[in-house]
Amino acid sequence: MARVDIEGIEKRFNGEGGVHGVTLSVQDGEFLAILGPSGCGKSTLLRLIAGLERPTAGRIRLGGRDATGLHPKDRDIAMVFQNYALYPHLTLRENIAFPLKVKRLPRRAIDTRVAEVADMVGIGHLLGRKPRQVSGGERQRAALARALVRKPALFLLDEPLSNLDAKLRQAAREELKALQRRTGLTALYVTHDQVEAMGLGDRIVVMQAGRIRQIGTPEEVYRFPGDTFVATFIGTPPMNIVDHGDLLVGFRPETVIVGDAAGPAVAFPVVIRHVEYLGNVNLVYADARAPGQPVRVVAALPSQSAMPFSPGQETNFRVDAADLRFFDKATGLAVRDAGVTARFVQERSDG
Ligand SMILES: Nc1ncnc2c1ncn2[C@@H]1O[C@H](COP(=O)(O)OP(=O)(O)OP(=O)(O)O)[C@@H](O)[C@H]1O
Repeated sequence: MARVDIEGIEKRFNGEGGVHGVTLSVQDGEFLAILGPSGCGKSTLLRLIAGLERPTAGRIRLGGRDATGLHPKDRDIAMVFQNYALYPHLTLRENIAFPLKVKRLPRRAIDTRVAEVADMVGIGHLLGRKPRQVSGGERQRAALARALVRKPALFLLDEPLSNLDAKLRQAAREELKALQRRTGLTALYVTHDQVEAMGLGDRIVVMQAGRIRQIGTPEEVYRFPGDTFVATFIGTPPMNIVDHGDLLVGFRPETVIVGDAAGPAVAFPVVIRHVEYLGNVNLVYADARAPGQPVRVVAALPSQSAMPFSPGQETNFRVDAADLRFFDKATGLAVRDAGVTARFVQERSDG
C-alpha cells in the first residue's frame, strides 16, 4: 500500500537548485533516510512526494498508482517538519485531534484515537497543555502524534529532530526507530546528519547537487561508497583519499595501523603532523607522500593503544588490501575490480 516509486523526477527552479533525474523506490514498511549537504535537494524531493511542489518532469507512484498530479490532501501522506508547526493557541490534545476534526470523525472516535497515539509517543499526561508549556522534545512528539493520528500510508519527515539538543536527539531517535518497528510504517526521513541517517535508515539515499549519488544500507554506503563524494561525506573523519596515477586509493581511518613493523600488506609512507586525544579514540594526522603535494591523511586508533608518535616523525600507515577502495580519478566513481587491488598491492610491496 505504502510503496513509493519515483521515476526520473525533475524539478527546476529558475536557474539553480532543484532535483535532477531522481529515480528510486521505497518498499512498504521501509524507513528510508535521505542524506546530503545543505541545498542538495532533500527537502524539494520530499515536497515533490507530498505534492507541495509540482515536478517539471517524471512520475511519482504511491501504492502503485500514479499520483503525480494528485492534490496533497488526496495522497494519504503525513509530513512532519523541523519546526513542528503546532498551533500555539491549541492544547496538545486539540493539536493532535485537528486532522481528525477536519475529517469530521465523531467526537468519541477522535478522543479514543488521540489518547492512543499520545500514549504511543509518551505524552498522554500532557494533553491539556499548550505547546509553549512543554519541552522541545515533547513538542516534537506531539507533532509526530498529530501526523500518526490519521494512520497515513506514508510518513515524510524533514529534519524533525534538529531543534533538539544532542542528548534529547539521541533519545528521540531511539523512540522514533522503535515506533516505526512497532507500527511498520513507511517513512522517508530527510537529514543532513549522517549519524541520524545511519542509525535510523534501513537504507540511505545520499544526494548531492540535486542528484542521487548512492542508495544502500548504512553498511553498504559506509564500507563500499559508490564514489569519492560519498566516501568523504560519510564517516568522521572521512575516508582518506590518496592519488595513484589514474586512480584514487581510499581507506577508512579506523582500518589503519601506524608504525614500521611488518603488518598489513600495504604501507603508505607518512610524516606525522599531530595527534588528537578524543577519549574513545585517538586521531593521528599525517601527510602522505603523493605526486605533487603531500596529502593529509588520518588514522583513528583505539584510545588504549600506545601513542609513541611525535610531529615530524616519518613512519607508515599500514592497511590491509581488503580495506582499500579504488576510484576513477576522472569520474570519481568506485572501481570494484580485484585485479586493480592486486596490481596496487604488487606495486607497493615491490617499491
Ligand atoms: N522555491 C524555490 N525557488 C527557487 N529555488 C529553490 C526553491 N526551493 C529550493 N530551491 C533551491 O533548490 C536547492 C535545493 O533546496 P532544498 O531545500 O531541497 O535543499 P535541502 O537539501 O533540503 O537543503 P537544507 O538541508 O539546507 O534544507 C537549493 O539550491 C535551493 O536554493
